[in-house]
Amino acid sequence: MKLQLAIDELSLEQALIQVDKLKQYIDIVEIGTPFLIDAGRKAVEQMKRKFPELEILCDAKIMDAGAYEAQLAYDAGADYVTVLGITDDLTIKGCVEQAKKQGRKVMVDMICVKDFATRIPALEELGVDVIAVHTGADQQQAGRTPIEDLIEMKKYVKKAQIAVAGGINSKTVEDYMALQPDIVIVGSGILNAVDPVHEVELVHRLLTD
Ligand SMILES: O=C(CO)[C@H](O)[C@H](O)COP(=O)(O)O
Repeated sequence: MKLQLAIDELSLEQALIQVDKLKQYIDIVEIGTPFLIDAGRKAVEQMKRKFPELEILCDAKIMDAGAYEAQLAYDAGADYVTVLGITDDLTIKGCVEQAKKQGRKVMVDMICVKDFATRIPALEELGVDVIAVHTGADQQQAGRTPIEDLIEMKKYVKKAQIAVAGGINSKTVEDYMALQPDIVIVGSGILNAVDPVHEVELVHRLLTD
């Protein structure tokens, strides 16, 4: 089970310092959507250059122009790019074809997708690598968590890897682990903790014990 650290609200300078402190406990660094808007593709480039041993995910949440936008992320050094599961099949196909050309991966963010039974087989047919259940920040404010969606998703995923995101921390991570996702994504739970190193250590220990 991989641990993906989602960075959403730090500056590039702060993010590079934090990843340096947390790197031994994480597998994937996510350049989160707000971070990408703030710092641009140089966040992906600098993260990859400074930490070549870590995988980098560019959370571009692509909605259109799949091949072109995926290429921008991969050219900057991203190992994964995200595309929205709710978008058109042609956009997802463009991302998958670009990933194959460059030897990289596509993660589908299922935020706001309602019909998993229909959408998941279609996404697998398109050849995506990872399908991620995601309860967004605004949905979290309304008290939602990704647990029910993860249970639902497990019924339909046959070959893609499964990721889960949305307000996970060391107190809740075991609930998700019981459902055996391939990637657990944690952002604010680690980076907003009083002691991020202690929190990431706890999450990592639970994931690897
Ligand atoms: O994609 C995101 C927001 O759109 C976040 O990166 C993801 O939800 C993980 O962050 P957190 O653990 O703080 O919910």
